[in-house]
Amino acid sequence: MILKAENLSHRYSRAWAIRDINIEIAEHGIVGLLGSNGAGKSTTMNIICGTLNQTEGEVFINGINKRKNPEAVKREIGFLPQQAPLYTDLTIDEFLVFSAELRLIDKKQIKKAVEEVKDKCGLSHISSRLIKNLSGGYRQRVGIAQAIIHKPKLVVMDEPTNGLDPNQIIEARKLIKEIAREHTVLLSSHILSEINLLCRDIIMIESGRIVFSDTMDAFNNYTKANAILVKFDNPPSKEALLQIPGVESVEFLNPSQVRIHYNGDEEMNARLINASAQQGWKLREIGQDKGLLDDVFKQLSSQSNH
Ligand SMILES: Nc1ncnc2c1ncn2[C@@H]1O[C@H](COP(=O)(O)OP(=O)(O)OP(=O)(O)O)[C@@H](O)[C@H]1O
Repeated sequence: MILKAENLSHRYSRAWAIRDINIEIAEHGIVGLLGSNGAGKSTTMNIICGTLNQTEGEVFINGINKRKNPEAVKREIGFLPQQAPLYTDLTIDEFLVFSAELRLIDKKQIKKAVEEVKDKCGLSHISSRLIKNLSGGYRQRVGIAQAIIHKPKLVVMDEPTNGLDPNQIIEARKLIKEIAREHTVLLSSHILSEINLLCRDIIMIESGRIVFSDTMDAFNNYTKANAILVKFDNPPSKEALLQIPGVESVEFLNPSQVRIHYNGDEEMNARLINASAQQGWKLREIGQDKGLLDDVFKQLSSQSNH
């Protein structure tokens, strides 16, 4: 177990920001921490990485208790906070040497570690540039480089693609996937599709509590909207649709568009297409109704208030 967080709670002055957070992460792959703004993602990550001390609970990294042995734990962790901690008046080379020294990498190994990490993060060709002259995407790469320079087991990234433009996001995702081949990655986002694209497991946090924690596949099954949106040029009656096996209810959104709730049967689309062809309903559009995902979110989020 690379990370184990037990009953973590944190209070800033009076209000509890997180409550009873339990997380277990086995080695390798990318785990996503999903939650809306203020849900408690940064607080959780700052505690895991040792930049904030929890009010209650324990964190173990690779079996080592953070409270009892913070230095040993920090050796196993790389952290990219929401605001990358960059000295912008330094060049990339200078900054990475400085980061390596902070991480107590052996003096003789520093040059090699810097070259390796620059190569991994696609920074070698611009290494003598001042950080302040870099684009957002390259700054983020430098942020990632400082997080992995000491080859930690766990790399924690707080909203790593936030604020990047679409091309930079694609590049950053590629780099994160590469990094996950050698390190376990925990990253946060408030965007579900981001987590869906990158992560093997998902932990959803709302109002400081975990409301869902499982594989991405399990999450997608859970949130699968068992409804289909269909458009007909020659729409059938409600009764005719209800006769199709598996259809549970039928909602006409307008005279030609229907939302069909069904029992989750995978053959449902095929059955609708066949019925339409046989009975001349002239099916024009058919697709899964994703609008219901919002309802699932509300349902998951409201659990955190109980
Ligand atoms: N230094 C602080 N002092 C007091 N309250 C804080 C502090 N930092 C965060 N909070 C509160 O704790 C709660 C959790 O905040 P946190 O930053 O962990 O959430 P988040 O999920 O990371 O959100 P965001 O994506 O907006 O950063 C929020 O209600 C926030 O207002």
